[in-house]
Amino acid sequence: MSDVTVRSLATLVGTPVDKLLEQLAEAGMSFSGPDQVVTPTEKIKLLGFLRRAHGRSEAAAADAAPRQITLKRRKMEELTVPAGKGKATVNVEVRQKRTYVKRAEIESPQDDEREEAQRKLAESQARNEAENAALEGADQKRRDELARQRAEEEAAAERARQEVEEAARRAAEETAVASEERPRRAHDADEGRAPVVRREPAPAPRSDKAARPARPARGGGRDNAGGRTGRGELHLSDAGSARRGAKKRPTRREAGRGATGSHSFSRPNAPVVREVAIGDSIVVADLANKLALKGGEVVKALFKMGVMATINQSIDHDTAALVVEELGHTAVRATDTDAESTLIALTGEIQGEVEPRPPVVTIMGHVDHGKTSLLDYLRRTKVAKGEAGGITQHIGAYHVETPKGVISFLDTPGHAAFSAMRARGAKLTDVIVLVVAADDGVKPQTVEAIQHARASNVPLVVAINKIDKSDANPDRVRQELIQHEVLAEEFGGDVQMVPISAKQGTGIDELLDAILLQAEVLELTAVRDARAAGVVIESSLDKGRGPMATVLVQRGTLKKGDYLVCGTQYGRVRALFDESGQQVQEATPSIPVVVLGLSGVPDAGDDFVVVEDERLAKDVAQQREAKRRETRLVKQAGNRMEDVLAQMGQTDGQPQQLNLVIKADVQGSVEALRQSLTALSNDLITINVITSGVGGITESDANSAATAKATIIGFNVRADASARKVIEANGLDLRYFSIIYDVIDQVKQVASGLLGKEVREEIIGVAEVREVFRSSKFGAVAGSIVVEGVVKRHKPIRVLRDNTVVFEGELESLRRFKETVDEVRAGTECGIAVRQYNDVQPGDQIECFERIEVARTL
Ligand SMILES: Nc1nc2c(ncn2[C@@H]2O[C@H](COP(=O)(O)OP(=O)(O)OP(=O)(O)O)[C@@H](O)[C@H]2O)c(=O)[nH]1
Repeated sequence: MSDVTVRSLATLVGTPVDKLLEQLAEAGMSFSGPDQVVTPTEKIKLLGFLRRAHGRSEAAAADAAPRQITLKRRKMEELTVPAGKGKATVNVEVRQKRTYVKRAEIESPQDDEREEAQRKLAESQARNEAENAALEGADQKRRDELARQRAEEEAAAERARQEVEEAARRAAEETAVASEERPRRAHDADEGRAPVVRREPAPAPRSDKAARPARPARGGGRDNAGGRTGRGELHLSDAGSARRGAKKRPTRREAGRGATGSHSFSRPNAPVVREVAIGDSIVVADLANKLALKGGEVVKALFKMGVMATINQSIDHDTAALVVEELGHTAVRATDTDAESTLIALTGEIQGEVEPRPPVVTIMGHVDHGKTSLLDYLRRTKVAKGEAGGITQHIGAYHVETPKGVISFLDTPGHAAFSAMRARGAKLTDVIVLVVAADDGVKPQTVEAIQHARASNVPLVVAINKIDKSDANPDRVRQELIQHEVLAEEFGGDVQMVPISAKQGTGIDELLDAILLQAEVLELTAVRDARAAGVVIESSLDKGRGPMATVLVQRGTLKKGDYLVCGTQYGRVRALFDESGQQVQEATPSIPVVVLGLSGVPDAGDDFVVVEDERLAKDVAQQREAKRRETRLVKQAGNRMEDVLAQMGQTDGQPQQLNLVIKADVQGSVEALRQSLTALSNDLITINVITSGVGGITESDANSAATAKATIIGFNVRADASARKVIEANGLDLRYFSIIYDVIDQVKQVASGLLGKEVREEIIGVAEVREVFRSSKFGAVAGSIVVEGVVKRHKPIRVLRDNTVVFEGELESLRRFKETVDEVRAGTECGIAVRQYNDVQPGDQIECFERIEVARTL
């Protein structure tokens, strides 16, 4: 494209050059002469000037500019083109082509200008929109505020009116919904406005949309509500209809929220009220678990109620129920353990054909009147001999077979065993054989036996023993018995009296006949073909066989392979042995049998019952064990010396009582302890010695302690087995000492409220000395069997003889089959050598203990 000069431009537009130069000058462009080149921009500028001069807009001129330039620049040219065989010359009008590259170059400054202008325009628009939105938001807020105030006024008026109209409850609900929605609507409106402000260049429609959620609060809301009135009315009560028009009804969405979502939105969650099942007692940690609380919180709550308990302590039902209520939950009494009730349901009703069963007999009588001799005679002569390798030990019961029938004897002569059985409600015995020595007559224990028989409604058969003796006088016995209302048949009574000699065997068959006759009168029967149930007579831990229990089957048939629950133990019958040590496959009613296969050693007097599956057996046993443990813990609580102190100050200024039972090895110690301990009484605590004496701790000592909730102090003496049972059953606090100063110090510290560390002795095992060997290295070595716990090497020990400490020292050597071992567990034999002590004797007990430091707690 050729350059356009002022002259050529003047020619093109038909304007004299001078005029054009003038016009260019007027348009702000000075040209030195007519031959100066005019750029397209300058031409556009000139055109704009000329247009303005003619009253036309610059924009229109700008729009037209490219067209004008293109269209007006044309020229006629001649072109030679092929035509047939020759060539032809044609005239063509050539429009001068605008080079768009060039045009872009021209336009680029103009584009920049336009973009700048557009940017400013957009900014201005955005500012306007933001301002509008802000204004709209402010307006909206104002409108919402007004709407809220109006709604409040309306609601207040509504409430007042509805109170008058006695539609209080429904009105209150609606008002609550309305008042809950208001803050939410305001919140919605705020949220709607906020994004507009933040998104500055947001387009206008969006700001409208954002503002929309607030609309229902204005007149539009009423329109909406009006549109939905038909649907809404279906759910309106009369009271609701009466209010129509007076108040904006919530939109469907709002109503939905009001009905369901309002709680989670405007109110805190309602506290969860848990229903907690509590049995007779519960451990604090378990209770916390049930309440979904931390143990510490429950301990704290208990503390506030004045109950001091640690997390592992058991609290009784009433205390637990109180703390549960205190914590805002509900306590219910736990129905008896599930597994136990399942067991009762399963075993409660034994159906089947009843058949006669042998009688179970207990032999009673005064000391030395011949009970053991009678049992021995029967065993020797009437019980089949055991095979080698069978169980040869005493099993507590046996049965004898006579031509006229079978009789089972409980081989536990003595009143204690009988009363223990009776105390457990176990009616084991069908007949009591009362042995009275013909040379000695009726004695106190004879009378006691009569009373037992009467109390438990068990018939008597009297065996008048020792008739072989020259001074025997059976008639005197009969006479004396009349005084106790035991009338012989010979005298018209109903009691059979058989003269016997246990030593010579005289009259034994007659005695057995008499027992069977008595049994016939009793018409003893039991179901035979059923799952077995019965009672444990005796139990022990055999080192080879594990726990062994002699049980008496009372109904059903106990078979090898049966699953059974036995007190707190369970298991599967691995083997059954009869009293002669022979394996048997089953045991029928009234037959005693030794059971192997239990998980542990049950207590004498425990019931056993056969169940179908092991799972149930295990569950029941475990639940019973847990219950027993809890009961023991509850009993223990409050019995310890420290607990007595903890209760101090809770008895309205009355001094607290600390009761003690003191037993010591010698009278001197008893007196010393009694005097020094009672002297420790002060204003806060009175120390009473309930019982004291020389010798081991007996059952009667333990019973006294249980009655008085006393702490038992054993000074160089120990509790015997029956005392330990009472102590354990009652959770009594039993403490052994060997230094008088320690006793006084401990009681003094407790009494004066001193806390701190306390060194306690814990007996970890007891071994019984069977034989004593001599060793060149160790001197006397006690061949012993560990009967309880575990005996450990290098631990302190005490040697006890008749439950009295005879030596205290250290266990020097502990061996099993010539091998030195570190410890020996219960039921295992071992050799024990005690450092610097060679006087050990068979029958002694070696008690192994540990000294542990425990923190005193209140
Ligand atoms: N002559 C004679 N002596 C007998 C007879 N029965 C028992 N004895 C003796 O009486 C003493 C006591 O007999 P036990 O069988 O131990 O009496 P117990 O009633 O079992 O005595 P405790 O177990 O202490 O209650 C023993 O010395 C027996 O030998 C008998 O029929 N005739």
